[in-house]
Amino acid sequence: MAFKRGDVLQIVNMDDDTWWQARSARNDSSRAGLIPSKQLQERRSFRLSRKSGRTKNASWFWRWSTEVQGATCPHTYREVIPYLREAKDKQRLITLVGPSGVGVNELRRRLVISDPDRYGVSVPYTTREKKGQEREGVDYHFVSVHKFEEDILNHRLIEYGSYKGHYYGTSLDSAHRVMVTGKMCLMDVHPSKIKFIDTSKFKPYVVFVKPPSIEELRLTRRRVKFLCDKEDPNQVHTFTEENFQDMIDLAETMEIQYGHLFDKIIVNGDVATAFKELKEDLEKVAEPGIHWVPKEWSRPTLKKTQRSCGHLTGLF
Ligand SMILES: Nc1ncnc2c1ncn2[C@@H]1O[C@H](COP(=O)(O)OP(=O)(O)OP(=O)(O)O)[C@@H](O)[C@H]1O
Repeated sequence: MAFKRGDVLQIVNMDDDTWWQARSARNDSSRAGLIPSKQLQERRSFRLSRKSGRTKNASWFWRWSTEVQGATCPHTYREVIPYLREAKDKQRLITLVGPSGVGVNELRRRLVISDPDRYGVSVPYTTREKKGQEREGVDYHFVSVHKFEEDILNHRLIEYGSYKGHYYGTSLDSAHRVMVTGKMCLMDVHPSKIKFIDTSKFKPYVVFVKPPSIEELRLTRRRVKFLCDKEDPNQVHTFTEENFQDMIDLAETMEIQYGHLFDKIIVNGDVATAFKELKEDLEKVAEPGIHWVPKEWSRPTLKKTQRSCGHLTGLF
């Protein structure tokens, strides 16, 4: 059966090691078809021949989580469960990832400007001095070296580093602070850090911002200037051919390594089109209703869903 990234499949039979029987979880009346088993996908992609230890004949929901056509991508599934998001529930943590320069900040900025009541950003921490117009809690949380190092030791920082003798970092607290206001927190991290927020508390919705083809990069970024040093507004450059190629190569590597964690891919060619697509997608994520989330996230959530979605009970 044909399917694509993000589709939720109900696995109805896993007897065969290479082909499973599945049907669309969104359409109760759909007929079952064959899909490559996880093992087959892994063999195809990694030339491995691991056998699954999973009980056969069980009924599972899986989500196809990398691009079907991407010849270099390892094709994997992630086991998912339905989570019923109610209107009173906190919004999910919107995690934007992508290679440097692809436009993550630009899209994030546009979202906040377009609807400041809905979108907020996690404010980074730094140990450097406050400059001119900067405001505590808006541009940065300005903290002492002692406090920053304490946060490192207490695993409160998802990502941190030092630059020109000062620490900079993103903390779980600052994401949480935005989330309790009822806003969608937009956070920008390296995909290797998703594992630190991949929990039922944050319920990350991961958007991968992908560069378009090199031809489209040349067209759309021809006159674009970008800051190479975010701490120095004088360090402005234009994109080079090498920057474009690096962006494409890095995006490819990210997709291979972390593609199974991405909920949505936005190709940032024309910025207005990418922004519109992202905004429409996030509006759906914000709405109450069923979201398919990784099984590992929470058992209690599953119970809540089972109570409200009778037609889904009994499948687990
Ligand atoms: N689709 C687009 N078309 C033209 N210019 C764009 C597009 N997307 C972003 N830009 C511009 O490209 C530059 C780099 O974008 P941005 O700062 O958002 O990158 P980034 O992904 O956040 O990179 P970094 O992680 O290094 O900060 C900015 O000047 C931005 O306005």
